[in-house]
Amino acid sequence: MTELKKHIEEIKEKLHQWSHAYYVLDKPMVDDLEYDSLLKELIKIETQNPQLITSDSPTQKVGGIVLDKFEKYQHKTPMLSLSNAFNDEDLKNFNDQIYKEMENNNYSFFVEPKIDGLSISLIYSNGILSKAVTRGDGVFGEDVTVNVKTIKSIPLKIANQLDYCEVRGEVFLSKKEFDKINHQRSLNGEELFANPRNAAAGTLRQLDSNIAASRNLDAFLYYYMDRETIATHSESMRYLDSMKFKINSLGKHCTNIEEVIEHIHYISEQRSELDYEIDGVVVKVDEFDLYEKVGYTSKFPKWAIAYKFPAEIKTTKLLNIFPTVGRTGRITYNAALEPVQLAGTTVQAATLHNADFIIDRDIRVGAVVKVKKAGDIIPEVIEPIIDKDFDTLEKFQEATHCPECNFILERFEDEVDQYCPNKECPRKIIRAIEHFVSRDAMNIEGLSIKIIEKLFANNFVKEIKDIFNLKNFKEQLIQLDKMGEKSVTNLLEAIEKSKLNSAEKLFFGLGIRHVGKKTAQLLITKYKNILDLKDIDWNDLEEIHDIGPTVTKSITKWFSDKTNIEMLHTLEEQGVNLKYLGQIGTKFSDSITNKNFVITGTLSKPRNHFKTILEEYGAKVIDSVSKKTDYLLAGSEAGSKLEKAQKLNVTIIDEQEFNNLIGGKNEN
Ligand SMILES: NC(=O)c1ccc[n+]([C@@H]2O[C@H](COP(=O)([O-])OP(=O)(O)OC[C@H]3O[C@@H](n4cnc5c(N)ncnc54)[C@H](O)[C@@H]3O)[C@@H](O)[C@H]2O)c1
Ligand SMILES: [Zn+2]
Repeated sequence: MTELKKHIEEIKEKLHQWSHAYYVLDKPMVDDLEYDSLLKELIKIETQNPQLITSDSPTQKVGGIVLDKFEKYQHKTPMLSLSNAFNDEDLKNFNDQIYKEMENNNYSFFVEPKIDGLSISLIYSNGILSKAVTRGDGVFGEDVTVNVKTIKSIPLKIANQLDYCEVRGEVFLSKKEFDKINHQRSLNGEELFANPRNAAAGTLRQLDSNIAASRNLDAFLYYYMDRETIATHSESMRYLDSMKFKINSLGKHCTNIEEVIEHIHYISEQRSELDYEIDGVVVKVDEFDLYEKVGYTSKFPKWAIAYKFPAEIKTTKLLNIFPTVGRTGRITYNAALEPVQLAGTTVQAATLHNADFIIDRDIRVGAVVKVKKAGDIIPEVIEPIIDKDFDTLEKFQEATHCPECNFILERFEDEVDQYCPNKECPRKIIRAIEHFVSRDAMNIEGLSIKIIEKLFANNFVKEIKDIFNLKNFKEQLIQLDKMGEKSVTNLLEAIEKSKLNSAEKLFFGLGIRHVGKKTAQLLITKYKNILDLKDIDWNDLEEIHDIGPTVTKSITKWFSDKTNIEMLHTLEEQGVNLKYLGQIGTKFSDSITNKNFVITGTLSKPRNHFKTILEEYGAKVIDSVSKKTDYLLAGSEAGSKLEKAQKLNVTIIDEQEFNNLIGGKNEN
């Protein structure tokens, strides 16, 4: 592989991982700006090297994914994303492009807020709401009708009596609802939603529609898909309004790009006053008959663009700086702030990362500081304002002792972070257990951080192995404040079930430094038993790429600690499985690993060839098509399996698409 190709692969891998966290887990790993700028870099490289574009590139397809939890539904017209503009120049370029396509046609624009929610397609048959579907990957969406029916502002019946009437828009949560949900989640010790969009997505994709109903989702509609009977977007908005759909009142028809820019300024001035979050402004060509002329890419229409607001920055007073300790013992410094309205929510805490970050910027308690939030995860303190009082404030001193156990903090060579080295540090143990039971690790439902703290404080769980002894204390647990019989029974069942996990989940859950989910999968597939990793010759490992000396050193160190080996033996005695149970291959891809494939029809090579490749990626190849099938790889003369897959809305791919899916790695 050439250097450039490798670089592209690395970028794609990162973007795939971030998209997965964002769209599937509703839990972004980085803020939107970071995602967007890496995507921009990829676009730039691909534009200069079009021969390196693969169809699995994040530049080529709409970002979402379809979860198995819901019925798949194929959109009649794909639901696309929007290309982005970040400044006036981008908007003018957008206009120039359209102007070129238009020849002598007159055109105008419609400008409306970009609602920070997730798109929804509503299908009415003879006036009755019959289906509500998420965007998904743009081609297939998830049928979330039951949840959408709980949204009060979406009419279940409309006056339009067509047998097929499709309306699209955005499901969102008001700022107030969003704050309320996060407040409740923080009380429950659950992780907070990063922004209203993730919260809305997480709510709409709940299997329990009572949860959706309790959360007061709302919806603005902004596309009427029947473009035969109505001529312009502005007219369609009036029509939707007359059908009693909720239409955004800031939408405006603009005759030229200057007017567009002016209205964007107006909307951005209104932003903080709105009771819902917007992350930009959408500009659409108003005349429907020009849409086909201007055209589409596979990812977005060329007749519309999303102008994204820059990150919002505010100033507020820094009330306090306090360190906290995480699962690995790493110390993070946090800021307590005077509450300030920022990007739609009230912010009173922000991250300061590590001591060096604070010292480099000379951030001091009592100072007025700039705070940034880019529609993103945790707000960040940027720098202090040097005003007349600044000099009177005390300089920051880094912590010398762990805030939880008072041990003297340490630093690893070449690392900026400080660590608490105490193996018995209570906060480290609690966080380690939180990681151990998390979804990608042992996946034990019912052990929220609040419950773990409670079990820890009452001496039920002092280390990992204690989790598997909880069944001996059922009565005592039921008596514990607020636990109750049902939740204890469920918890104990979840614990028993987790013992049967394939070992890569346990291995990841152990929280060994530098051992992520992917590394855990690769190693366990190869070595089959966690205990065998103790004696391997790491020089053998070169063939598994991505596992370098840092990782192997860290694993060796972990196994050299006798107490860790003893713990593994105890877990085994308790019935926890330490072995690989199959399915995960030596390669990893978000779109293939753990997916179910069926192969049918005549292909250019025997079926086994494709099967072997898929199994290397840890996909399962099965014989018959069912609802659980993720992909049907269909060659020519495919018969009943193809029909069944079509009926069940299974994604059907041909050999070309298969090659794209594995990133062109099958070219030989
Ligand atoms: N932080 C991360 O890790 C991460 C990962 C992936 C994507 N993202 C973010 O997600 C965004 C990309 O997501 P996307 O593909 O959904 O595109 P997008 O959000 O940039 O724009 C398209 C969407 O805008 C919505 N929309 C809101 N108001 C609208 C209106 N009035 N008219 C038309 N559409 C309207 C629609 O749902 C549409 O699908 C980027 O901003 C990116 O930063 C972030
Ligand atoms: Zn400590």
